[in-house]
Amino acid sequence: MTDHRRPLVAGNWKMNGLQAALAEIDRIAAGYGEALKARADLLICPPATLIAAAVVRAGAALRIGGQDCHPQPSGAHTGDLSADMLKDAGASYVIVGHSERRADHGESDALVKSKAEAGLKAGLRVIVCVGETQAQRAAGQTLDVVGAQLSGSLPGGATADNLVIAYEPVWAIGSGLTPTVKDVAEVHGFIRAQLGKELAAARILYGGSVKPSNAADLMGVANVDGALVGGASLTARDFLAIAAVYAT
Ligand SMILES: O=C(CO)COP(=O)(O)O
Repeated sequence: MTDHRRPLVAGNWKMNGLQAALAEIDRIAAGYGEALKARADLLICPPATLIAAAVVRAGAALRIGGQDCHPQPSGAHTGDLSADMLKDAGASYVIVGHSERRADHGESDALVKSKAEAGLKAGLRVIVCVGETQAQRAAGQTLDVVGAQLSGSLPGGATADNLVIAYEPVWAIGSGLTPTVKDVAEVHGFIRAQLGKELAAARILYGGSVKPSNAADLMGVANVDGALVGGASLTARDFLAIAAVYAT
């Protein structure tokens, strides 16, 4: 039986990375040693312009993914990319519903759900992001917000194998701030319960200012099955230092 909760350490490069950044893919692939391969999956989601080249450079073990996809497989949507195109370029995952897309592009839960369904249909694993803002946390609405995002954006057709949830508190992204381990445990436990029996073994990642210095504490929390890393995934050194939490 597949171990669906094999940890996943994923890097989201966001809008960072020119051709020269492919050297970091080489370094991550080279540093993804046997001990780590035995215990965890590694994924990098570079900008779309680098996906095809990154797939070639990544080799067999390191996975490459997209950061977004359009709900439709093709058509008159200038500037957009479909899940089929990501798959065609060699991607095996796609992130949907990142808070930066929800904020920058006004993405609703319904749109995120349709993107996630497109990803699954294309044969990609999908990482659905959820998380509260600082104001929502201060108002005691964290579980309500995360619960509503989950019920609104979970795709039909998901299994514990092809669905990954990323809990990313908006206020923790790029800020150097992180929730307490107690708060992470509360939200991850809540998400696990919300997923229900069929999806109970899906991986739930924590994201938001994950660094080599805090990775062991955050990854050690119950129901945390890995990380979605932004800034610290841009260098192989930091990304591998985070992933190394699982190598021992
Ligand atoms: O948004 C994130 C990953 O998707 C987290 O970003 P940082 O790790 O830079 O806080």
